[in-house]
Amino acid sequence: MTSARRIVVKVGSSSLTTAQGGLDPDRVDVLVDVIAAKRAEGVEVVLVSSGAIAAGLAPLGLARRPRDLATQQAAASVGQGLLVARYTASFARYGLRVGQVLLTVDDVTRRAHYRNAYNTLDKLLAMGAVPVVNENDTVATEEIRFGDNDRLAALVAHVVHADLLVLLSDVDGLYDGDPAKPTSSRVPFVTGPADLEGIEIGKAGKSGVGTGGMVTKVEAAGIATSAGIPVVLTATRFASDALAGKDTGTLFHRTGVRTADRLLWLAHASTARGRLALDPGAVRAVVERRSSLLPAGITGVQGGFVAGDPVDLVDENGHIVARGLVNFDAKELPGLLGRSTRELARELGPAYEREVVHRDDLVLLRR
Ligand SMILES: Nc1ncnc2c1ncn2[C@@H]1O[C@H](COP(=O)(O)OP(=O)(O)O)[C@@H](O)[C@H]1O
Ligand SMILES: N[C@@H](CCC(=O)OP(=O)(O)O)C(=O)O
Repeated sequence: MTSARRIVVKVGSSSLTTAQGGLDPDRVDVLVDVIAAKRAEGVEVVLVSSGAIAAGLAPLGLARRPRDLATQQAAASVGQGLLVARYTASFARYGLRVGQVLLTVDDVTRRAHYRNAYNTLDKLLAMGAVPVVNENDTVATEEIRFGDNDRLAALVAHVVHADLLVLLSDVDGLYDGDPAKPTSSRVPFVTGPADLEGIEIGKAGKSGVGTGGMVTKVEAAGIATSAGIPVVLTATRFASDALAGKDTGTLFHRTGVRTADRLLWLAHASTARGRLALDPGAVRAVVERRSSLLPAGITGVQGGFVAGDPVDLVDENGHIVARGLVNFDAKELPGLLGRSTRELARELGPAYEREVVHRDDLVLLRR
C-alpha cells in the first residue's frame, strides 16, 4: 500500500453529497486533502469520481435520482460541470491542476480508443495534473453504459498500469452481512473468490444516490485483482489511514498477473452485439487449441453487429465459451458459413480469406 507509485482512487456519489442531496464542498475538500498529500509524496493519482447525477439534482429542482435515462443524463450534464468546478477549486488550494476525462465503454473496448485513453491519462499525470474521470453519462445510451464507476475504475486502473486501486464509499469495507446490522462484521481481507463464499453481498444502501452497492465493488475488485492490481475498499473518512497502510477496510489481494491490455476489457467491459454458434470442432479449436475462428465452423449468426464489434461465441447448447472481435458484418456472414477460407478466397477474392475472429482478438470465458 505504501509503496504504490501510481494509484487509482474511486469515490462514490454517497461520499460527496449532503444528506439533503447536492454536492457537499466540505466532503470534496477532505478527499482532495488526502489526494494532495499523496501527490506531495510523489505518488501519481487518477481520481475516478461519481456524483455528476447527484450534483445535478438540486439545481434542476429534482428531489431524487430520476429513473429514466434522459433525465439522468440531463442531471449528469448539469452536475458534471459543477463537480469538476468544485474539484478544480479544491485542488487549486494545493496549486494542483485538474483534467476532466469522460469515458464511454467504447473508450476501453475499441483498440484505438483504449490507447488514446492511456495516452491522455499518462500525459496528464506526466504534466502533474490530476485526471478526474467519470463515465460520459450524457452520451452513453442504456446498452453502451457501464452504469457503475466501480468497474470503470478497475478498467482505468488497468489502462494506466496502476499498482493499487482504492474504492471509497460510505461503508468502511466489505461486511459479512448487511452492514447496518450489529451482528455483521468487517471482512479485513479477501485472498480469492473462496473468501467470498457465504457473504451476503447486497445492493446500494438507503442513501439513495449510489448505484451498484457492494455487488459492483466486489466485481471491480475481481477485475483488478485478476489483472494483478490489489484493491482497498474503505470509507472515504478512512482514506488517509488506508493509504498509510493501516488496517481499515477490506484488502483484496491480487489473484493474477497483468494480462495483455486489450483482453481484460473484452471480457469485462464489452457488451456483445451478437452471437456466433459454433460446431463442436470449432469449439475445440477455439477453446483447447486457442485457434482463430474460421467460417467453416460456424453454424448460425445472431445480431446486427458490424466488423469490429464484440460478439459471443456459443457452443451447440447455447453456452458462451468465448468473446471476440468479429471481422465481418452480420449480414455478410450467412453466405460464408460452413465454407473453407480457400474456397471463399477463390470465389470472392483474397479479402474473404480472413478469419471471422482472429485468435489475438479472442478471450475465453468460463461461465
Ligand atoms: N456485504 C456488504 N458489505 C458492505 N456494504 C454493503 C454490503 N451489502 C450491501 N452493502 C451496501 O453497499 C453500499 C455502498 O454502495 P453504494 O451506495 O453504491 O456506494 P457508492 O456510492 O460509494 O459507490 C453500502 O452503503 C451498503 O449499504
Ligand atoms: N456516472 C454516475 C455515477 C455512477 C456510479 O457508479 O455511482 P456510484 O455507485 O455512486 O459510484 C455519476 O457521476 O452520477
